[in-house]
Amino acid sequence: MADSSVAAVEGLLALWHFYRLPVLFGLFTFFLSLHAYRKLQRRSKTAASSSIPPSPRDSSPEKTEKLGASAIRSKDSTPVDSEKKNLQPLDNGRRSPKPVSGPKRVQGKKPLKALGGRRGDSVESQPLTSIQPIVFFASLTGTTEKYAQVLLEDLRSAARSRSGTDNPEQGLLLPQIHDLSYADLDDYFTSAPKPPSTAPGLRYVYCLLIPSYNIDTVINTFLGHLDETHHDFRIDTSSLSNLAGYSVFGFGDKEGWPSEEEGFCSQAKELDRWMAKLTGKKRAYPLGLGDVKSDAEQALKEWSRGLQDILFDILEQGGLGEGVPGSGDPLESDEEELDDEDVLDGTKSQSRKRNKDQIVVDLEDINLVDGQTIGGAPIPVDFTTAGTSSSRPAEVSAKEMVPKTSPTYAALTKQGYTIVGSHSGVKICRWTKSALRGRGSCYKYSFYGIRSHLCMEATPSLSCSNKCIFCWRHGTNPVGTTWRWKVDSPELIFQGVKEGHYKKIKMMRGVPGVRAERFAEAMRIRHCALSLVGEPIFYPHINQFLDMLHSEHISSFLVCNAQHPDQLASLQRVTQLYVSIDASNRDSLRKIDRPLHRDFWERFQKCLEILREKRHVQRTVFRLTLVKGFNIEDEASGYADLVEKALPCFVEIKGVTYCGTSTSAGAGLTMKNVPFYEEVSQFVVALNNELQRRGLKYGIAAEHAHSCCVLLASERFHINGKWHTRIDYDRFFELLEKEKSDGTSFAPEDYTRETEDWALWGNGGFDPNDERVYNRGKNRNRKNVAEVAGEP
Ligand SMILES: Cc1cc2nc3c(=O)[nH]c(=O)nc-3n(C[C@H](O)[C@H](O)[C@H](O)COP(=O)(O)O)c2cc1C
Ligand code: SF4
Repeated sequence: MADSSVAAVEGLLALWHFYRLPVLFGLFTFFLSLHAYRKLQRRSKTAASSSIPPSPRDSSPEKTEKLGASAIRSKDSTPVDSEKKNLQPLDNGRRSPKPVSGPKRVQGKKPLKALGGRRGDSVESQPLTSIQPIVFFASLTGTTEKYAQVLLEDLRSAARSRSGTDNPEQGLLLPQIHDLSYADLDDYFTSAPKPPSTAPGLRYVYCLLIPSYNIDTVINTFLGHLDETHHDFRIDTSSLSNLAGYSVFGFGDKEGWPSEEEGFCSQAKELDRWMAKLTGKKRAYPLGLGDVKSDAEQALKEWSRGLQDILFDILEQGGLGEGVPGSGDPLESDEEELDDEDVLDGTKSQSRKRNKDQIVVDLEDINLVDGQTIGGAPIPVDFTTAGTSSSRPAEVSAKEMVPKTSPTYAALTKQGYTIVGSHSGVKICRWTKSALRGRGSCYKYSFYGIRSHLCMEATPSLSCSNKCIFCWRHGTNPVGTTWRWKVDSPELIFQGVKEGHYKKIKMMRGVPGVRAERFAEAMRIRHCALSLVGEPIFYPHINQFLDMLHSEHISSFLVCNAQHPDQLASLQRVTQLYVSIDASNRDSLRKIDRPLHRDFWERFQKCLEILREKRHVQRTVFRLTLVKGFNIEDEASGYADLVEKALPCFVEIKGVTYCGTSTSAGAGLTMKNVPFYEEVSQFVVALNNELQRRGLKYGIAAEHAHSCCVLLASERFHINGKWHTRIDYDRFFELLEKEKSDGTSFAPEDYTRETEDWALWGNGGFDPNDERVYNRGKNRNRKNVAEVAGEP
């Protein structure tokens, strides 16, 4: 037993001696690898958990080198000395966020996801107290650089003159400037610079000026960097969202690149899109474009002025404030469709759902909903009764027509209306948005020269005495035959609608495709369409309200429903006076308009007589809305009777707009009732033939196929063999002022202008200077649906 144990031990020893070297070597290698692995793990953990951003202040110079071999100029060739070093002294003693010693190269290193541009970062949680504009430019032959200096000067004077504060930590700070050929893109365009700890409320606004080149330049490197940053999975897709905002201005040459489709300012457009994505939709001011051979200086000046206003708005509101969705997401494209609800009220799905839920709310119902009995209300005053003083309702202390707590208020505001006072409203129309984006105005531009981005759509009375089946206001407006509500002063309404309109225009500034020059123009209202919802002449002080519009040279288009003859008779001069003609006979009118007045047909007839009397003083218009199955078939002759009776200056014929509300559905209206443009055209030809057969001097003057609308005009406006359906607005105000001062009356023929060729019947009516966008395959043989039409 003892011998066998000894033998076993000896055997083991022999084995050890034989294998010890490989075993020891194996163990040594294993522990060495384990040690190395642990060390590596510790290092990577430290890097991943770091919350220190690539602060421009901390960046070490060795991190960067010269910006690519493609950088066009050497550092020394830039005339902006301080920018060569990227070191910009500020008057308030602060320095540029990034002191670097020389040109840099973007090395492709990216901070880890945790490092840059997180939303909800502490930067955003600090209230904004000051704005630091940073002008970035790229320039190969010096033009853009020259303009960048002009902008810098502009911003400097704005900071000095308008900031209104002695505190260097508050207000608009003096701008910095950086040449993109030398700036460290990682510091400014991978994540946004963080404010210094001494001024946590400071935010940066990037003002980017670039030319466009269809050859490979430093601009491609820059755009490539933005592309990479956006697509780098380690970096937040909106890594520049800590900026207070950005705006881009592009320089190009229209001689070589005449249109945007042919590449005019193409790189500025691309930059604008990348910045929208990287900042999370913080376009502070629309993209501006300038042609270096013509309007660059003027366009930049206007853009700079608009941008400065927005900078002060941001300071006042502590941020960009109410803006609109529409930029930044991958769906963004110049082709996208943004309708009213999408842009101004929230998401499409919400608006779709709302449409389904619309209900008719009568004023009577509202009183009950509010728990107030009608019996307690003041005695209703029927101001439509002949001889009623317009001031009477104001003397009665009455309820509000649309109280803030009412369901009507909620429904209308949800649909995008701004309610002014207690009975007026304003809403930005679909065409205004389209025109802001250079995509064409409504038919009133083709027929009468109204550019939609200069037009305000408003009403001083949300209440109406009809419940038309096609009313695309979703049936939420109040109805009533009498005015029995509190009356707001015209001053209050005028100020309120203007403010509401401008506020909504401002909300459009971040929408992709909005043109800076059109945006600037839109901040001065030139036209008012009193046709939004309700009945404008229901408002007892309509004449004073019109005076206010005209005193500011805002033209007035007023649409009434032919139910208030006394008010129509006492209505003073408007630029163009409409009467809605929704049917040619009593029966159809009852079915379509569903009037509340029992004597609706008599009222209607009386209004036609009044219109006839006014036709040599005012531009009078019949507006026909065609509804298949209701008021087209065999009615041409009936409409001819009405034209013969009132002899309006113009007859506008339009296919009904389908809006799919419960109001219209309840009345049996479906898409089948919406006529095709061809059907509208056939009807117009039939009506025109009937008028000619009767010897009435009318002709088909113009069309706007895009909104299924055709214009018949009296031959009074066929001058020297040419149609003159447009309006000379300046002349109108001249004549109006003369009439006011010395009583000289004037006629509609005195303020006409020739119709543009492209608007004439047979030419389609689309301004060739605008960009035509077809929606979802719709073409000339189109129908009107609310999404693509939208004009009142
Ligand atoms: C080679 C070359 C290509 C150009 N390509 C475009 C272009 O695609 N689109 C455009 O609008 N302008 C184009 N331009 C015009 C320039 O954008 C314009 O001259 C601009 O003012 C140059 O600005 P800069 O002097 O700051 O470099 C081009 C000019 C050159 C010389
Ligand atoms: S649709 Fe009406 S409100 Fe809109 S721009 Fe045209 S005229 Fe003005």
